[in-house]
Amino acid sequence: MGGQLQQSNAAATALYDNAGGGSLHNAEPGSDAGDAVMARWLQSAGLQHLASPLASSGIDHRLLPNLLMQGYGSQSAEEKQRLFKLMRSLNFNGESGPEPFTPTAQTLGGVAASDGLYSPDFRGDFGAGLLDLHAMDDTELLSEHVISEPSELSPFMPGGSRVFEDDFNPINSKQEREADIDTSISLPMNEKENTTRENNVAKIKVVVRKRPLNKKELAKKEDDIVTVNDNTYLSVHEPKLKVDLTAYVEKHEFCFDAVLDEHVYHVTVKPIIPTIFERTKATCFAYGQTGSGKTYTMQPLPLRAAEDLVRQLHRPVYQSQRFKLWLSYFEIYGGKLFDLLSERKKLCMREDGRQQVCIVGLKEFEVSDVQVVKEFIEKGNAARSTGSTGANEESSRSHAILQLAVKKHSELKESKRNNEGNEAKSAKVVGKISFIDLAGSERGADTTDNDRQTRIEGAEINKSLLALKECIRALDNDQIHIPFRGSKLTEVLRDSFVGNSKTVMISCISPNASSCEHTLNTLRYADRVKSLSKSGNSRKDQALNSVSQTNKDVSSTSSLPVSAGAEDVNDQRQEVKTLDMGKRFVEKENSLYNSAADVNKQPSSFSSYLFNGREEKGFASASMNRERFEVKNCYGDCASQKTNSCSQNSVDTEEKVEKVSPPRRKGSKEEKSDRYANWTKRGANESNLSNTSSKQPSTGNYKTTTTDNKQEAESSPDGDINAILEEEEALIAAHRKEIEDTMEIVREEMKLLAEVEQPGSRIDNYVTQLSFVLSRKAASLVGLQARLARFQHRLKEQEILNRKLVTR
Ligand SMILES: Nc1ncnc2c1ncn2[C@@H]1O[C@H](COP(=O)(O)OP(=O)(O)OP(=O)(O)O)[C@@H](O)[C@H]1O
Repeated sequence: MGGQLQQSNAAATALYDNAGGGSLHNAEPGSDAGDAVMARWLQSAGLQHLASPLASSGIDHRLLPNLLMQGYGSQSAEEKQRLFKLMRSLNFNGESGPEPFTPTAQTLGGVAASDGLYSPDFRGDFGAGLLDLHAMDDTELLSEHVISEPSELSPFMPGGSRVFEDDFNPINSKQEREADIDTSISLPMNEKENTTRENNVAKIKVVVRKRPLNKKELAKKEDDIVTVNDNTYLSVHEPKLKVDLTAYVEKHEFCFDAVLDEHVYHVTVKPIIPTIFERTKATCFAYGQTGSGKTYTMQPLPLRAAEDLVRQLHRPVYQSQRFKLWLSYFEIYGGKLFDLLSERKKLCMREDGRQQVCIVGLKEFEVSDVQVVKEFIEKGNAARSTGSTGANEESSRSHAILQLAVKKHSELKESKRNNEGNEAKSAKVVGKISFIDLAGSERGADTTDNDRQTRIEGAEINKSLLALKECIRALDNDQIHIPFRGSKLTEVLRDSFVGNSKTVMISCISPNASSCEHTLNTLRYADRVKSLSKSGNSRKDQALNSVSQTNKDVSSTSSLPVSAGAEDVNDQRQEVKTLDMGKRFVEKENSLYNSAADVNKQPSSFSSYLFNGREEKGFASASMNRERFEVKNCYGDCASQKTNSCSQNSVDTEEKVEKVSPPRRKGSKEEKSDRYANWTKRGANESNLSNTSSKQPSTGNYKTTTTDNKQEAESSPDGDINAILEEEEALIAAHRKEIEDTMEIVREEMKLLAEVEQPGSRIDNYVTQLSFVLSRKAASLVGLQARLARFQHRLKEQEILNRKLVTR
């Protein structure tokens, strides 16, 4: 079909160039020639009356899509449908299969059918005016309700019309692509450049790789329906049938960070390597249907990365710090973990007290030689769960995760070198990169004709892919609840998604016509991830950069890129930022509430609560102050770097508070202060006590972990009132946030309902997504309730305190 498409394109271009004796090509926008052709098109669709709005407004045919918009042009559903069809046929007619669709012979005559057909601007506008890719959502991943659309060019895609100029000029595009890629290859890896690169490496990068037609597909004379337009754009030409069985081709266009053929490593992973030494936890995963080339694409990457990492490790600056490279390789199969380098030993996943995921029993190997890395990878690959599918004889049935971690070893631990496992555990992780070869994305959808085992695999794969997207979405939205627990895969990847993280998604696609639906699903999933990555990252990156800048400043005093305790620093920030409000959050909140009255006796529960970073955004700055204080207390004996980093964490969180809680009206604090003062007085009066001016320290002060000064501040009524005021603000901010979250959740629920009511929708997708949505809803509510209860308790406590004060 590629050749056929090119031919028809050339023919159409010729027609376009010569059409109408002067043609649209030469006609000025809005010229008589253009209007006449436009009118003929509209007439052909029985929409001649719509020609006048265009003509009278003096706009040209390129604004045809505007007729579809509400309140302008076509009004009835039938008219809209006709207009839509007309646009579609104009847009794709020249690319149709054996029986090109001709709108209506009676009116178009011999020439009009192709008039302006390939005007770059014209087609670009069609795409841009009609679709919002951001409206697409989770269900597209596995089951798609194909809606006839003229184009999927994102309205946010820059220079959409440019695509068509190179569209069928693969040689030029290819040369351009090679040139682009070569530039990146030649970049040297020196220190200065590393820093620049680190700043330039996007937090989420989405690239596509199209594999060539394979022997089977060539033997079946399958068409290659995917054209790569330059190194970022690609088009999928979907063969379709109209209801009257006329064949036509629908063209879908996408734009990604890169569309690759070769040089995958140089574009995706290589730029991340220097950042691994700067505390980055990176994830690179391949996504796509079975047989689309995920394993083929992923397999060389770890080895190349290891090569570069080992090279870096030989640099004196890292050698002097005893940095070493460690490798592990495991798979997730049917929701269970297996060590691929240890006779497929079953592994357990546990979370430690700081919500760090540990894979108990996973073997890690120190590697300093690339040849050894190669052997480990081969050994692991041989142990993977594979099976045969229609599309791939050696199909991966599991998610395989290969991790390369750079760790810093302390000299003290040298004595334990003989014990491999201990050494790996005792060393601090500086940064790591995880390579994930995901199981085929469509397996979950093909449940009907598979056996029970394959169906179970499919359900698990589905769950993990949805969970993966949910996590990316939640992270991107700065959501309080990141649903890491949605699947084993996301649980395992938890630390790769928080803090200084980088994610590369390689979407692998098959080029053959019979894979079209899966290819579109893959590209839509990728597009969704890409669009997610655009919204909030610059903001978050700024925050992260400021933290990393602080860390850099501190570490620069010792002139080392990463100083001892890098992991700790990272972890602390992660914990403040990772705000999982799942089951244990509720438990913790409840236990906090239950024990709040007795915190004198259990100061640690409060401080660990604060330190664990379980607080959501919106927590009062009073709490922040306490948090900062507690953090400093906990790490009172830490190096100054740690303390600095800790306070930076608090600043980080504080910024978030301001974001969810808009600035309060000036003076409101004073007003409220009066309110509370009155309220405490009233409390005192109610107890029939006259002396309300006493400011003696209270014995009932609940903060025993604080300093004397703080105790004084907290125990004085003014200090208490200020603290309560701040908590009140935080409560209101949290309430506001909860409403925002609920609104977003309700929107998602409505969308889910609309989707499940479509004919042919997949109930299993609906169930999985609804379950996610409901747990988010519940977590959000419970969080607010706990905060409210805490605040009520605080008020009560304050009242008692004041009564005690006045009795003295
Ligand atoms: N870019 C490519 N160039 C040449 N051959 C390729 C390319 N990509 C994949 N192949 C070939 O296609 C076949 C399927 O590839 P691969 O096993 O990587 O698919 P997969 O997506 O991992 O499938 P599954 O999900 O079933 O494991 C293999 O024989 C592989 O060699």
